[in-house]
Amino acid sequence: KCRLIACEEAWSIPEVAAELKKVANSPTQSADKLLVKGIYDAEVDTSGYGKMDFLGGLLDVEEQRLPQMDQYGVDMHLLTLTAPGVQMFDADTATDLAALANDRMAEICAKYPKRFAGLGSFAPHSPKRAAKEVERVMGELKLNGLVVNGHTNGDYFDDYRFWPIFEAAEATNATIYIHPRGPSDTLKGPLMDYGMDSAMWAYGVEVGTNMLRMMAGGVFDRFPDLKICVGHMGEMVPFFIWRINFMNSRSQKVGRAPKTERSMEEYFKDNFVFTTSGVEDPLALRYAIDRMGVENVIWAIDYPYQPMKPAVDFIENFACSDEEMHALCHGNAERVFRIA
Ligand SMILES: COc1cc(C(=O)O)cc(C(=O)O)c1
Ligand SMILES: [Mn+2]
Repeated sequence: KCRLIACEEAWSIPEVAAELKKVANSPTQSADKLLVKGIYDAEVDTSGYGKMDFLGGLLDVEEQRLPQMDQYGVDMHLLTLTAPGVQMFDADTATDLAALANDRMAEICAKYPKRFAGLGSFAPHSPKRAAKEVERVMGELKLNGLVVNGHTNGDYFDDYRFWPIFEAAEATNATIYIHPRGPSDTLKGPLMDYGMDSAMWAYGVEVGTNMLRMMAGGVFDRFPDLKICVGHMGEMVPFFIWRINFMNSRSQKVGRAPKTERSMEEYFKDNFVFTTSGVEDPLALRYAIDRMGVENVIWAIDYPYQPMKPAVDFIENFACSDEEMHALCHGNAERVFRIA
């Protein structure tokens, strides 16, 4: 029996849920509003917003989550403050609520050190205070890394204003998990129909765009030791990496893209790891392992958005060697997120 550490497990606290409920009823045009209204303002008629009953599962640790982990043999959840985190709030409220959520998360991990680890949050729109929170998360709180959800007010991580956060993450050897959220106002265009604004499509486009902007924008030349984790089998990038590499190299040659010290493929292999969250497809997993190396692939459930049992069955039935199984199920997570 392999130790099972699930590494994109969503969670929240009542104070963040209450603030998101206010956002749900605010005039914001953010693409996240559909999801936020459906989850955090669910008791009112949300026709047209698609009521989705995830709130109970997000707030819960001991009533449903832990018993299900026991039932299905999941040793640990690596907890993350669920998207869009604190990023829809003003910078002061976001800074305060990130710190509160991090304190609560640290309490859970201290109470159940064999069952929960966690990624701390921060307010990217207050980069200097965010950098301080990174140091507190990795120092005093002894959490296992950081999580952030896609763009912040439409800005992506090739923007130098986020550098203090990357400096603090590099200095504390902390991996930053870039989790999806709805597409930014400039990206959302034709993505808002047919449910495409969600995890169906726009989430992958949103994170994939952020990743490519970081790689092609030279972020990993400036921060060579910065480690990023993404979910959902690498947000389509592993499948497309040959073409991304070829076309960016050509653009650099003809001056359409800035010169970088290394290639897109090298940055993706050296500076990224990714989880299987929400992609329970054995063929996609085999491709990802063979293409990117098993040391870069980490199992995850994406609870409560994905049910726990199917994700456990998926990985336990996956055809692979013992070494690969141990790497996928716990070895890589122990290394990347410093889990004992
Ligand atoms: C933050 O809300 C989420 C919703 C869903 C969904 O299944 O609708 C998926 C994810 C996710 O893929 O992480 C996140
Ligand atoms: Mn998720």
